[in-house]
Amino acid sequence: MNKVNVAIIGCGGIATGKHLPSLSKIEQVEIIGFFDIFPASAQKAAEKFGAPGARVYDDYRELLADPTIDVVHICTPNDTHAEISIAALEAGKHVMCEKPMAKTAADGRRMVEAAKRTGKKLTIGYNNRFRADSQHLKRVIEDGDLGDIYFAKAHAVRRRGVPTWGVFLDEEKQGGGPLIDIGTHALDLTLWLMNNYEPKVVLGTAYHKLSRKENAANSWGPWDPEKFKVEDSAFAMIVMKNGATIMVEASWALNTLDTKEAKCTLCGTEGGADMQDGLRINGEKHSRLYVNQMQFEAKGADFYEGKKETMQDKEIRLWINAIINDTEPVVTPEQSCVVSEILEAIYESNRTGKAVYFD
Ligand SMILES: OC[C@H]1O[C@](O)(CO)[C@@H](O)[C@@H]1O
Repeated sequence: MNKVNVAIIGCGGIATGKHLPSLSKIEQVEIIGFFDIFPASAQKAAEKFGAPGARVYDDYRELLADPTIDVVHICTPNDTHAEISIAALEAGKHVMCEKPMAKTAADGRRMVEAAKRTGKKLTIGYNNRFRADSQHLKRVIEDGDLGDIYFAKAHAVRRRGVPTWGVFLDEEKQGGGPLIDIGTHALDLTLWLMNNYEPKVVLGTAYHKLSRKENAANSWGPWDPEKFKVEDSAFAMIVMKNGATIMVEASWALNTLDTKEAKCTLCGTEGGADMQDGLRINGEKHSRLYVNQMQFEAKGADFYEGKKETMQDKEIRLWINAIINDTEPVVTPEQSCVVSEILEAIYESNRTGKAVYFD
């Protein structure tokens, strides 16, 4: 396959801000199909990004029935990810679905099963793995420089960054707040860097504290406390089967200055790493403690920065390559499903007040 026909289901911000611009840069890709529950959004996206003759569909099932479409990108609210992804796989399409994989772990498992059964590729939009610092750190870890990683933190902390547009505050559609929205990125990054997908026990808490505030200061405008149905912050401790501990911190609103998003801290037997002020790798060599601090943005530097590929462009390019070359995508459905299993366990632990044990 050297020409790939792509269609988009859900033409909101993540489609027009990430998927469509990145797909447009790939020579082998033609964007030929568009669907949104708001037809005007699909029409607008088709006019801007569509190949000549691109179609706007009235129904996503009609789009899936089009045999000329090879790949479908799904950018809809969380509660529709499983239904649309499974239908697309069953229609013979390769699927990239936005994060999180699904609203529930059971839906995630059904998506994994559908990908296996149909033999089609399924990936999830965990774009932070494709950031320059993440990619570098992954190689450092694969070289063994951190040794055995036994303590980690997954950071997704905003001080006042509540997404007040779209359906982010809707529990029914999204399945949760900052934990499932941005905690999911930080946790995916942490598990991938640790290459550890076997949780043993999860203890979690979630809060509805600042969400109650009227006229709150917020980067995206004040929220309506009546409509803020999801948690404003959530925290967890995960113990993995090999004994490693992971702490998760996720907030859209929290009274802290220590904000970090889609980042992690890793501590291993040979060295450690954190994504603070660039990437900092620390360790001990020749009986001395060292810190190696790297910047991946040469901002303001007085030299040519080189041709820069954004993490989103890299993510989408490698995904299309995996289809063309018939190789496994970087983000696998099995890995993404473990993220969803853990997120669900954190919410469940918060509800019951008990730790959740995995088999
Ligand atoms: O919080 C709203 C949204 O903002 C992002 O971080 C993108 O910048 C997404 O991952 C998230 O869904």
